[in-house]
Amino acid sequence: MKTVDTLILGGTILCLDESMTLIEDGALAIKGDTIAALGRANEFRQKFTSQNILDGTNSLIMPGLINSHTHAAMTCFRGIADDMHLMEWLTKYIFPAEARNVDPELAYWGSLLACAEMIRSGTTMFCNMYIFEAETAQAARKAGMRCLLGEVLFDFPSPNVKTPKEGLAYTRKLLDTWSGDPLIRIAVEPHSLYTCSRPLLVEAGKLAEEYQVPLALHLLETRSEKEQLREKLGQEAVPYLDELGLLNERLIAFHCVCLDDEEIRLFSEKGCKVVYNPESNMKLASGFAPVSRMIREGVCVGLGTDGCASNNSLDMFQEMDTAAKLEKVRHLDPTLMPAETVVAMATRQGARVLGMEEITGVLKEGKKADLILIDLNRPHLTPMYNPYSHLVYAVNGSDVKTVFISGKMVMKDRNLLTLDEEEIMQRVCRIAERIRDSLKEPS
Ligand SMILES: CSC[C@H]1O[C@@H](n2cnc3c(O)ncnc32)[C@H](O)[C@@H]1O
Ligand SMILES: [Zn+2]
Repeated sequence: MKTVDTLILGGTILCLDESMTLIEDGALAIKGDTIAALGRANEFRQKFTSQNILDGTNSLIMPGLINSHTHAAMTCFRGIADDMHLMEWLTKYIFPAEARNVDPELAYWGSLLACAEMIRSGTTMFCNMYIFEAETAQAARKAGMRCLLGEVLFDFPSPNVKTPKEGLAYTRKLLDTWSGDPLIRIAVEPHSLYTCSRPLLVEAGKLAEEYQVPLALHLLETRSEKEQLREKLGQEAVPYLDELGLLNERLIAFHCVCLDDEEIRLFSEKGCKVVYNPESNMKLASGFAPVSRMIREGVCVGLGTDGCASNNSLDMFQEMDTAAKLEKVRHLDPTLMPAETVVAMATRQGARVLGMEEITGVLKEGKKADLILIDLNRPHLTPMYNPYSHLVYAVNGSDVKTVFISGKMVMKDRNLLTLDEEEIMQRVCRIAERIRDSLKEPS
């Protein structure tokens, strides 16, 4: 008998590997932070023993979900400004509210609140862009979440840094501080082509190259952004990125609603990654990203919620449901974005987008033990014919029972083990009081 740290016995295991392996009455053994073995429960009962045996019967066991684009601390701004166009939303409401209120305290507690919401709904890794990212890194570490994050870079001052040079120096410090961390990785994150000048983008590209890390930015989120950029740059956005040397396998582009066929071809050829954010694109009426075309052309596409002020939820199950349905209705073709493809976007493909495919995104021997158990003993999940159908069209975040990240249990039977939710909610409510007061001040 081999002793392992955790042994899960029973349940349906979805590996989400390339062959979409499915194990009925499955078993999974965890040693340290790693998946030691996967197999059948009746065999594992004879082979393995553990102090920590979990009953997986009547559960779906799958890789933790990967939210490939969010702004975690924006939980503090949920519902502050809804029902308007992107540029009006950003420039009249969000940027001013951020300028008055974002500080290390908001970044830390808002990020912790996001971590609580994400773990509760089965997310084990997220890709973040915001202000005071050293605080988000500490929050993710406290929660025990896996994360790729970067300080947002703008031409103009943010509440954290006064100049692009300071932003780049802050990013370099993050890169040095978190180098080799088992959970937290750092990316270089210029906000967008409409808020970052050519020299800032070039320097950002050099930094990403020097540290061999991803470079992430918002790209072509709306048609008006595309037109505005054409005017400002005197050329289309994607050839401009190419000219700057940024079109490569390290590029992660959020949204990409307005990529045309030639740009999709270039993205595919150069190995650039895309994150699809259907709920945010719907709420801000940004448009329909050409998601099935991108996938067909071989672009690696992950899925993200975007921040809490443009969605307004971090539940990736809700996002998967929307991702599947929006493309169908847009093209009047129900065969587009089948459930298996959407679940892969939220797991294996998300890991590829974030450069984490060696580590996470699938259940396989040797990968880190980032996994979730979903409780099937629920009226809306009974009976189950097809687990992928359930995951996309029937499961919601609150059906997630237990969560492991890097071998550590962070939620058991819906109890968070790393976070004090009551304290986090109280702290964020106190921050919201000052945000409310700031809205009354004249601009
Ligand atoms: C300072 S970090 C990120 C920056 O981006 C703003 N933001 C949030 N959602 C979006 C979006 O959909 N498109 C562009 N910018 C967005 C956020 O408020 C922060 O200022
Ligand atoms: Zn965003």
